[in-house]
Amino acid sequence: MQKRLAEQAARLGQGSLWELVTGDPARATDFALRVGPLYANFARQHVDREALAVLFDIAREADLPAAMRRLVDGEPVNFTENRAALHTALRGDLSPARAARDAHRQAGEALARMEALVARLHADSRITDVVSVGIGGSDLGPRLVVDALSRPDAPVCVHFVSNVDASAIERTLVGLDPARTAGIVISKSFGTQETLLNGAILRDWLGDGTRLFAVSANVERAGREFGIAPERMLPMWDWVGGRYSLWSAVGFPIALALGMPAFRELLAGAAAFDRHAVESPLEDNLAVWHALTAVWNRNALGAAAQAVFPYDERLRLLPAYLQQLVMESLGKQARHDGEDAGIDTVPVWWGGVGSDVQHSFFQALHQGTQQVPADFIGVSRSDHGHEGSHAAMLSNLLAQTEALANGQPSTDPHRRYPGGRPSTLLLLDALTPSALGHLLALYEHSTYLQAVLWGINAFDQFGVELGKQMATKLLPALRGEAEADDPVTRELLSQIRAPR
Ligand SMILES: O=P(O)(O)OC[C@H]1O[C@H](O)[C@H](O)[C@@H](O)[C@@H]1O
Repeated sequence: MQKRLAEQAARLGQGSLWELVTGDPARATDFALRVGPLYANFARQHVDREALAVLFDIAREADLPAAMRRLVDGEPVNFTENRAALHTALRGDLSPARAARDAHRQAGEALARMEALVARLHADSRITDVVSVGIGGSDLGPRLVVDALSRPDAPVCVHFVSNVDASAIERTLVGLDPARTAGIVISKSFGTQETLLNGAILRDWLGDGTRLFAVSANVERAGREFGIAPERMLPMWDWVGGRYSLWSAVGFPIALALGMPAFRELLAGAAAFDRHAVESPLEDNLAVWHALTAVWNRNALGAAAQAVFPYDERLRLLPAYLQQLVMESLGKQARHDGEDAGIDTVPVWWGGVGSDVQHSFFQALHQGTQQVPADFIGVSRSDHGHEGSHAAMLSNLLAQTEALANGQPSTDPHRRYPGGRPSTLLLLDALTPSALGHLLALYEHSTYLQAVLWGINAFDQFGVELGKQMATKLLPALRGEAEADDPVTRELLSQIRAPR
């Protein structure tokens, strides 16, 4: 794959995107797809039709349609842990396979139980606030969706705490009244240090355990560690990866903040995209286009970074969410046969919200020496009623993608914009739960398909374990009860412990 992509990149050269677009004006419409409320335009990616044909050949040879089926059928696509990754079964039943149907049934039962708990909490007029404790996949998804979609008239105000730094929970609890607050501890494993520490602080602060809930695949431990009764516990399963889990009871805070109908709409939006991703032919498949252009940028153009810029304040947490989804999924170098992937895998994903980012780091994107492909995300219709501001937002979005792509010549090298900087534009008709469901499902499937193309596992995360184990081993040294083995760590500990 690498060789074929490199050949195409060499043929295309460094030419400007302006030349590609003006040389083939139909690409503005031909390189675009719509799935319900989500429109995507790839015309400003640095590919032409010949390079695209090669990419689609690669997709065909990798049999991406079969890979999508394996995913939704509940085959053990998480091959290092011999598990399925059935997040699609949490939001739809597009597979007749036994594992998928079972998963969908369990998900439906959990959803019904969650709905009853949501109704109970909403009916309790004493409860004004909810504190959700979790980290990584048990935090970023719900936090993003609540931040993106909650309204000022939300039935309860949901707060999120993740960091083990207790300043986070201190700051959250300071303005709250324990008698009017419910708590949720979300942890698939119920073994995550940060969540257990914050959960214990929350439990003690709440005092009355009747307002503490848990979401976990480890019911036994949640009961033992926190004394949470089974009726206040919602399930997770080992067939859902943490970073793919916001569609499960991990979305309890979402349902509390937005209401159950909005949560169901979010699921339905994602399910509609799932159907598109599974059933559409390769050339009409938005997830495939997104994955192929990502692989192109990484392996043909050698881009070591990928940016994401939502031009909508409500999506400001999307970059952080995508960093976990994409980098934890694709930050691998071993293929399924144990051999080295032999190709560069995930670039560094980063980003920020427009238009703020234009006034901080966009200088480097326009004139820096490194090319950073970017996903720009816009929302066509605003909901705030300030049309002048919305027009300014959209004009900035369009201007940036154009400036990055086309550049501007100048005799003064300091004032020259080289252009040729690729981007994809994703447009949502409006920021509805359904549209957001579509968008997040696109990124999930694109991530999985990139993993298939690279031959790596999108669903494990062994890379995060070593640091966790070492942190646990260092706790006695921090308490002064032991010494660290590593001389540098020893010196650092002596600096930390020295009274000043
Ligand atoms: O839900 P938990 O078991 O508490 O896990 C929370 C998070 O921590 C882990 O270290 C992983 O890196 C994440 O994938 C996971 O989402």
